[in-house]
Formats: sequence, C-alpha cells, structure tokens
Amino acid sequence: MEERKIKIAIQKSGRLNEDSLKILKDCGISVDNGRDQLKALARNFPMEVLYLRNGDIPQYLRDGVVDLAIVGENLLFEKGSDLQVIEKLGFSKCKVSLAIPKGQTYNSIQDLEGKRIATSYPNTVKEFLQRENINADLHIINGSVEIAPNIGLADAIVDIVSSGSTLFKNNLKEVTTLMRSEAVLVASPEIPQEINALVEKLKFRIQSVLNARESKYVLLNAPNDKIDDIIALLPGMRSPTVLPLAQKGWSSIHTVIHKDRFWEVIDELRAKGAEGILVSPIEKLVV
Ligand SMILES: Nc1ncnc2c1ncn2[C@@H]1O[C@H](COP(=O)(O)OP(=O)(O)OP(=O)(O)O)[C@@H](O)[C@H]1O
Ligand SMILES: O=P(O)(O)OC[C@H]1O[C@H](OP(=O)(O)OP(=O)(O)O)[C@H](O)[C@@H]1O
Ligand SMILES: [Mg+2]
Repeated sequence: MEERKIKIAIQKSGRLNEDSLKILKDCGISVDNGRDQLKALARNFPMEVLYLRNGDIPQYLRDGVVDLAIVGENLLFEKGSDLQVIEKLGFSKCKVSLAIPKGQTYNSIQDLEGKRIATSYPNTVKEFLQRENINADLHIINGSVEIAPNIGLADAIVDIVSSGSTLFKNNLKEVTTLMRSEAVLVASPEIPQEINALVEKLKFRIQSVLNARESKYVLLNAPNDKIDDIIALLPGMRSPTVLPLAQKGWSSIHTVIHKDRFWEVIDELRAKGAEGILVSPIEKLVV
C-alpha cells in the first residue's frame, strides 16, 4: 500500500507564503510555490502541499482535510482557538493593535465606550472589549481597515501592525496592543496515527532549522594564556572546542553563540584578547 503523506496547508499568496516555503526548503523539502496550482507534491518528502486562503485554514484543519498548516497565531485567536500549536516558527512577527486618529487624545480604554471600531478580526476585538468591560460598535471590513477613520466609517480600528508605516500613512496612532503574533505550525485534531512518525520527523527538522537560525558559529584565535578567560565568556553548546594553531602559544577556539547575545559577547571577547574572529551562519543545528 502506498504510504500516507502529510497534507500541509500553506497560504496561497500573501505575507506567509514565501517564508512558509522557505522553512520547508530549509528542512530539505522542496515544492513548487503554488502560483499556478492549488496542490503540489513535495519532491523529497512524503508531503502534499495545499495552497489555501489563510482564513479558510482553521476549518480545513478541524475537518481533517489537512493534517498541518502554517498560519499566523492571530488567526488562531480569531477563529481557531481549539487548534493545537505545535511549533512557533519565528517569522511574520506582528501585533494586533488598536489605533485612533493621531489628533485624538487618549486617556484609557474607557474612551472607547460607545465608539465605532473597524476591524477584520471581530472575535479578537469582542473578546478584548468583554475583558475590558466596554461596549462599542463593531464594523467588520475585510481589508484596508486603516482607511476607515479617514472616511468617517469608524472612530478607531483594530488591525495588524508591523513596522507601523500603514498607520503612519493613514494618520493613525497605536494606543494599545491586543496580542502579539508570529507564524506557527498547527495540527489538525484528526491527524491519523499512521502519519505520527512522519509528523515527528518534520517537527525534528523544523526544530533543527529554527535552532540554526537563532545561532552563529564563531571561530577565533587567542594566546594560550587567555583561553580560560575567553572560555568563561562563551555560552557554547557543551563546551567550546580548543585546537592548537601552527603558531606556538596560540589556539583556535570554536563555539556557537545565540544571535541575541552575539554583539555583546564579541565585544567582550575582543577585550579579552581574541583575534581573527570569524562568524558564520549555521545551516542546521541538531541538539
Ligand atoms: N505587515 C505584516 N507584517 C508581519 N506579519 C503580517 C503582516 N500582515 C499580516 N501578517 C501576518 O500574516 C498573516 C497573513 O496575512 P495576509 O495579509 O497575507 O493574509 P490574510 O489577508 O490575513 O489572509 P488570506 O490568505 O485569507 O487572504 C496574518 O494573519 C498575520 O499573522
Ligand atoms: O505596520 P505595517 O508594516 O505597515 O504593516 C501593517 C499592514 O500590513 C497588513 O496589510 P497587508 O500589506 O498584508 O495588506 P492587506 O490589507 O491586503 O492584507 C496589515 O493589514 C496592515 O495593513
Ligand atoms: Mg493582510
């Protein structure tokens, strides 16, 4: 019998499409980009990719039409809170925020009482208003939400904010954040047992890719009498590798540094006498 493949849903076009395909590619799984077709078979992994509208994906997961999907966390909050997130993927980071016209004063959430709020995320806004004990009128619009206050349709909006440039261009200011979001891998509650091992295999690959994206491989040279001081600075994986250089009295030290600590550690290393510091990206990091 033919092996059952993983069916994964990816956004057909939009913010998540490219990075979703990129993460699969980094996992060694290559597929066509979905520009011309709605379904594609991966070339080197038992996987079928379905290219769908983001907003439709929660229902497909629920029905078991797909086993896995990559969506924004904010969409799950809006219409998929019953679905299980199996991995945060670290891209498409954004906020869902409330914004009002720049010229308006804002003291507290209470200012929204009785106001009109335009949004594409009604459930998210309703939950927020309920939590804050506020009554407001919701206007549901599917796109270009930021235009609503300028055309007199609403007093405030709730929409996605990333760089803030769309708010800026529309003369709006962010006043509060309802939630933070990033792309996530989500599972269907109906995943058949026969593909559990495949799902685990994919998860393992994704984790190795994400670990690698977070870290840098660092090589440096140091005089032998500085090695202990330098090693004390290095977080490393287990402990750094120290190899003698051809030049007497010197060694080469190899280690892995988390990208968030990177510049801080490099400055400290230089201060302790490290030289010839070479930094490279890591392709996969299996821990
Ligand atoms: N400016 C942005 N910066 C970062 N992430 C974003 C941004 N805009 C949207 N996102 C994230 O990408 C997801 C998809 O957004 P996008 O606008 O591409 O599609 P959509 O209109 O929500 O869905 P559909 O596929 O149904 O048309 C959002 O749910 C959000 O998580
Ligand atoms: O803070 P910024 O960096 O400006 O990003 C925020 C904008 O990005 C998204 O729209 P998108 O470009 O996806 O267009 P859409 O309305 O067609 O979905 C979102 O709906 C905001 O309008
Ligand atoms: Mg959008």
